[in-house]
Amino acid sequence: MSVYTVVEQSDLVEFLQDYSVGELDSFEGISAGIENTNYFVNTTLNGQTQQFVLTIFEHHSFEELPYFLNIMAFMAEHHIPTAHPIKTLSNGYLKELKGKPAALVERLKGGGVDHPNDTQCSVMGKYLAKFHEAGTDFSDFRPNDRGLDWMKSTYSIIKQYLPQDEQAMIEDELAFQSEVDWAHLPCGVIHADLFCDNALFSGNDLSGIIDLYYACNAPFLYDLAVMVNDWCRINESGVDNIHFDDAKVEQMLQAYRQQRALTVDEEKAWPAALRLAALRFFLSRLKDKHMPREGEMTQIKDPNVFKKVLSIHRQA
Ligand SMILES: Nc1ncnc2c1ncn2[C@@H]1O[C@H](COP(=O)(O)OP(=O)(O)OP(=O)(O)O)[C@@H](O)[C@H]1O
Ligand SMILES: N[C@@H](CCO)C(=O)O
Repeated sequence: MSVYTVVEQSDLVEFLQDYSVGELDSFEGISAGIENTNYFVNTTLNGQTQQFVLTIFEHHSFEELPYFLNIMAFMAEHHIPTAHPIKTLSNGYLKELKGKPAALVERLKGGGVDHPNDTQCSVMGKYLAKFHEAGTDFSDFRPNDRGLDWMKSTYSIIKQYLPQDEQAMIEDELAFQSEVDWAHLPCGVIHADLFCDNALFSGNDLSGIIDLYYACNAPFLYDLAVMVNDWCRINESGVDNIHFDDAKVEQMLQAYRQQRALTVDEEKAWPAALRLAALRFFLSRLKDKHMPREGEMTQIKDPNVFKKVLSIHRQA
């Protein structure tokens, strides 16, 4: 259960006074997610039920959050399905709750997808390209704090916990990635964590992209690779049997290209992008496993999944 900060009814009633959302009806902790505390919040406004998600940010500072909340609002206003944050009556989208930054956002319909079908992969390809295109008009800039420098420093911290084969693979991959010229590829606002659990679907309709808290400026191609590595991966029969569903990869890439054509340089860099995206999540999962944050990380995600994904892409 990822409710790290417990909220009482009286806290919430006071918190909601700074919004035009009516009276609190009910609220309930959300068990999914590992980073933040999330609650479903229902209110009544003019006799109508209103549904929201309250997020209490467990790691981000007050200073860095406006960037993410502004992107969510910007994307929603540019017809990319995302949860629009709700404005406070006093100032912007951010507020303090229990001493931490907190935001109320629109509750989207639909649910997460555990096993995406080909059509859903295609829908995601199209909307990621739309997301990238829309972001070219977003003026704020945030560097990628999970880029190659972060990967190198994270590796140096966790190396002591890793078996020889993992050390050798990661060191070789870091050396390879250091030679790739990422800077010349088209860049802009990327989501950077668009896994299956960060999109909500009603059937084959995308109701929303959530969890934009790694969004940053980085190569578009890397974002597409992050998505392919999760949405098009088949791992029902255990880590050893992980493989990629070619039809899903094709659907996703084709839909992306139809909306935003890849440049010749991007096409060439695609195998390296798949490797970089696998390395990033291999390293973050290894760090969470070997150096868990105290009292947190109730659902450690398996690093071996991305060890396998990285080794598949390295052999390709
Ligand atoms: N705007 C929203 N509308 C509907 N449901 C939402 C919304 N935001 C979050 N949820 C629900 O809450 C769950 C947890 O949210 P989220 O994935 O953002 O968790 P987190 O802890 O903030 O991040 P992480 O995925 O990095 O662990 C989601 O799986 C989804 O079910
Ligand atoms: N999507 C990440 C966790 C949240 O950033 C993973 O599956 O490792």
